[in-house]
Amino acid sequence: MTLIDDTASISVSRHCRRGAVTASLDNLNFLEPLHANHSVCVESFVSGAHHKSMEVFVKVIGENLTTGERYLAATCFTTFVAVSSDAEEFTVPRVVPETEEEKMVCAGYKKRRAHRLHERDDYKEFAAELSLELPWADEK
Ligand SMILES: CC(=O)SCCNC(=O)CCNC(=O)[C@H](O)C(C)(C)COP(=O)(O)OP(=O)(O)OC[C@H]1O[C@@H](n2cnc3c(N)ncnc32)[C@H](O)[C@@H]1OP(=O)(O)O
Repeated sequence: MTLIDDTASISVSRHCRRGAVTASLDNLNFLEPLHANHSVCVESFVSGAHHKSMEVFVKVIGENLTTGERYLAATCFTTFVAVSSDAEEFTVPRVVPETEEEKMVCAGYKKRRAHRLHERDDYKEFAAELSLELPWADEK
Protein backbone atom coordinates (compact mmCIF):
# COMPACT_ATOMS: atom_id res chain seq x y z
CA MET A 1 0.00 0.00 0.00
CA THR A 2 2.98 2.27 0.55
CA LEU A 3 4.07 1.54 -3.02
CA ILE A 4 0.59 2.48 -4.24
CA ASP A 5 0.57 5.76 -2.31
CA ASP A 6 4.14 6.64 -3.31
CA THR A 7 3.52 5.92 -6.99
CA ALA A 8 0.22 7.81 -7.02
CA SER A 9 1.85 10.80 -5.36
CA ILE A 10 4.40 10.99 -8.20
CA SER A 11 1.56 11.16 -10.74
CA VAL A 12 -0.07 13.89 -8.67
CA SER A 13 3.14 15.92 -8.36
CA ARG A 14 3.73 15.70 -12.10
CA HIS A 15 0.13 16.73 -12.75
CA CYS A 16 -0.11 19.77 -10.48
CA ARG A 17 3.55 20.57 -9.63
CA ARG A 18 2.71 21.42 -6.02
CA GLY A 19 2.35 19.68 -2.67
CA ALA A 20 -0.62 17.39 -2.10
CA VAL A 21 -1.90 15.10 0.63
CA THR A 22 -3.66 11.75 0.35
CA ALA A 23 -7.34 12.31 1.19
CA SER A 24 -8.76 8.85 0.57
CA LEU A 25 -8.10 5.45 -0.89
CA ASP A 26 -10.98 3.51 -2.33
CA ASN A 27 -11.88 0.57 -4.52
CA LEU A 28 -8.69 -1.20 -3.52
CA ASN A 29 -9.17 -4.62 -5.08
CA PHE A 30 -6.65 -7.40 -4.57
CA LEU A 31 -7.27 -9.56 -7.63
CA GLU A 32 -4.37 -12.03 -7.63
CA PRO A 33 -1.69 -12.84 -5.04
CA LEU A 34 1.76 -11.45 -5.80
CA HIS A 35 4.38 -14.19 -5.53
CA ALA A 36 7.61 -13.48 -3.71
CA ASN A 37 9.81 -14.24 -6.74
CA HIS A 38 7.71 -12.24 -9.22
CA SER A 39 8.44 -8.67 -10.23
CA VAL A 40 5.96 -5.95 -9.31
CA CYS A 41 5.23 -2.95 -11.48
CA VAL A 42 3.00 -0.18 -10.11
CA GLU A 43 1.55 2.18 -12.72
CA SER A 44 -0.60 5.21 -12.03
CA PHE A 45 -2.13 8.19 -13.75
CA VAL A 46 -4.40 11.05 -12.72
CA SER A 47 -7.87 9.99 -13.82
CA GLY A 48 -9.82 13.07 -12.87
CA ALA A 49 -9.37 16.52 -11.36
CA HIS A 50 -11.79 19.06 -9.89
CA HIS A 51 -10.67 22.24 -8.07
CA LYS A 52 -8.03 21.04 -5.65
CA SER A 53 -8.64 17.29 -5.67
CA MET A 54 -7.17 14.76 -8.06
CA GLU A 55 -8.23 11.16 -8.44
CA VAL A 56 -5.45 8.72 -9.33
CA PHE A 57 -5.95 5.27 -10.84
CA VAL A 58 -3.34 2.72 -9.80
CA LYS A 59 -2.60 -0.66 -11.38
CA VAL A 60 -0.37 -3.22 -9.71
CA ILE A 61 1.00 -5.70 -12.24
CA GLY A 62 2.87 -8.86 -11.31
CA GLU A 63 5.22 -10.65 -13.69
CA ASN A 64 6.44 -14.21 -13.51
CA LEU A 65 10.04 -13.66 -14.57
CA THR A 66 10.44 -17.30 -15.65
CA THR A 67 7.47 -17.49 -17.99
CA GLY A 68 6.97 -13.79 -18.74
CA GLU A 69 3.29 -14.07 -17.77
CA ARG A 70 1.94 -10.72 -16.53
CA TYR A 71 -1.17 -10.45 -14.38
CA LEU A 72 -3.23 -7.73 -12.75
CA ALA A 73 -2.64 -8.13 -9.01
CA ALA A 74 -4.55 -5.10 -7.74
CA THR A 75 -6.20 -1.85 -8.77
CA CYS A 76 -7.41 1.12 -6.79
CA PHE A 77 -8.45 4.76 -6.92
CA THR A 78 -6.94 7.22 -4.51
CA THR A 79 -7.68 10.91 -4.12
CA PHE A 80 -5.14 13.62 -3.33
CA VAL A 81 -5.82 17.23 -2.41
CA ALA A 82 -3.36 19.91 -3.47
CA VAL A 83 -2.26 22.24 -0.72
CA SER A 84 -0.66 25.64 -0.77
CA SER A 85 1.72 27.13 1.76
CA ASP A 86 0.24 30.60 1.22
CA ALA A 87 -3.26 31.93 0.61
CA GLU A 88 -2.82 31.65 -3.16
CA GLU A 89 -5.98 30.65 -5.08
CA PHE A 90 -5.46 27.91 -7.63
CA THR A 91 -7.19 25.11 -9.48
CA VAL A 92 -5.27 22.00 -10.50
CA PRO A 93 -4.98 21.37 -14.27
CA ARG A 94 -7.74 19.37 -15.93
CA VAL A 95 -7.06 15.87 -17.16
CA VAL A 96 -6.73 15.14 -20.87
CA PRO A 97 -6.81 11.37 -21.38
CA GLU A 98 -4.89 10.10 -24.41
CA THR A 99 -4.84 6.30 -24.59
CA GLU A 100 -7.96 4.12 -24.90
CA GLU A 101 -7.39 2.87 -21.37
CA GLU A 102 -7.06 6.40 -19.96
CA LYS A 103 -10.26 7.44 -21.77
CA MET A 104 -12.11 4.41 -20.39
CA VAL A 105 -10.95 5.01 -16.80
CA CYS A 106 -11.46 8.79 -16.91
CA ALA A 107 -14.99 8.38 -18.29
CA GLY A 108 -16.16 7.14 -14.88
CA TYR A 109 -14.62 9.99 -12.88
CA LYS A 110 -17.72 12.13 -12.35
CA LYS A 111 -19.77 9.17 -11.14
CA ARG A 112 -17.00 7.97 -8.81
CA ARG A 113 -16.49 11.48 -7.42
CA ALA A 114 -20.20 11.92 -6.68
CA HIS A 115 -20.30 8.55 -4.96
CA ARG A 116 -17.13 9.36 -2.99
CA LEU A 117 -18.45 12.70 -1.74
CA HIS A 118 -21.73 11.08 -0.73
CA GLU A 119 -19.82 8.41 1.21
CA ARG A 120 -17.62 11.10 2.76
CA ASP A 121 -20.71 12.86 4.17
CA ASP A 122 -22.01 9.56 5.58
CA TYR A 123 -18.61 8.83 7.02
CA LYS A 124 -18.42 12.23 8.73
CA GLU A 125 -21.68 11.43 10.53
CA PHE A 126 -20.30 8.03 11.52
CA ALA A 127 -16.98 9.49 12.73
CA ALA A 128 -18.78 12.14 14.80
CA GLU A 129 -20.25 9.32 16.90
CA LEU A 130 -16.86 7.78 17.73
CA SER A 131 -15.36 8.20 21.16
CA LEU A 132 -12.01 9.90 21.74
CA GLU A 133 -11.91 8.91 25.39
CA LEU A 134 -9.17 6.60 26.65
CA PRO A 135 -10.53 3.02 26.53
CA TRP A 136 -9.98 2.62 30.28
CA ALA A 137 -11.58 5.98 31.21
CA ASP A 138 -14.71 4.27 32.58
CA GLU A 139 -12.77 1.75 34.71
CA LYS A 140 -13.43 2.17 38.42
C1 LIG B 1 0.92 7.99 3.86
C2 LIG B 1 -0.19 8.99 3.81
O1 LIG B 1 -0.40 9.60 2.81
S1 LIG B 1 -1.10 9.15 5.16
C3 LIG B 1 -2.38 10.30 4.80
C4 LIG B 1 -1.89 11.71 4.73
N1 LIG B 1 -3.00 12.58 4.52
C5 LIG B 1 -3.43 13.39 5.45
O2 LIG B 1 -2.90 13.49 6.54
C6 LIG B 1 -4.62 14.22 5.07
C7 LIG B 1 -5.45 14.62 6.28
N2 LIG B 1 -6.68 15.30 5.82
C8 LIG B 1 -6.66 16.60 5.48
O3 LIG B 1 -5.65 17.30 5.57
C9 LIG B 1 -7.98 17.18 5.00
O4 LIG B 1 -9.04 16.36 5.41
C10 LIG B 1 -8.02 17.28 3.44
C11 LIG B 1 -6.91 18.26 2.96
C12 LIG B 1 -7.83 15.94 2.76
C13 LIG B 1 -9.38 17.84 3.02
O5 LIG B 1 -9.55 19.02 3.73
P1 LIG B 1 -11.01 19.68 3.82
O6 LIG B 1 -10.86 21.01 4.46
O7 LIG B 1 -11.96 18.71 4.39
O8 LIG B 1 -11.28 19.86 2.31
P2 LIG B 1 -12.46 20.59 1.58
O9 LIG B 1 -13.79 20.17 2.12
O10 LIG B 1 -12.16 22.06 1.51
O11 LIG B 1 -12.30 19.95 0.13
C14 LIG B 1 -11.15 20.22 -0.65
C15 LIG B 1 -11.13 19.20 -1.77
O12 LIG B 1 -10.81 17.92 -1.23
C16 LIG B 1 -11.79 16.97 -1.62
N3 LIG B 1 -11.87 16.01 -0.52
C17 LIG B 1 -11.88 16.28 0.80
N4 LIG B 1 -11.93 15.15 1.50
C18 LIG B 1 -11.95 14.14 0.61
C19 LIG B 1 -12.00 12.72 0.72
N5 LIG B 1 -12.04 12.11 1.91
N6 LIG B 1 -11.99 11.99 -0.41
C20 LIG B 1 -11.95 12.58 -1.61
N7 LIG B 1 -11.89 13.93 -1.79
C21 LIG B 1 -11.91 14.68 -0.68
C22 LIG B 1 -13.06 17.79 -1.80
O13 LIG B 1 -13.97 17.12 -2.66
C23 LIG B 1 -12.50 19.04 -2.45
O14 LIG B 1 -12.25 18.77 -3.82
P3 LIG B 1 -12.24 19.96 -4.92
O15 LIG B 1 -11.41 21.10 -4.36
O16 LIG B 1 -11.59 19.34 -6.12
O17 LIG B 1 -13.66 20.34 -5.15
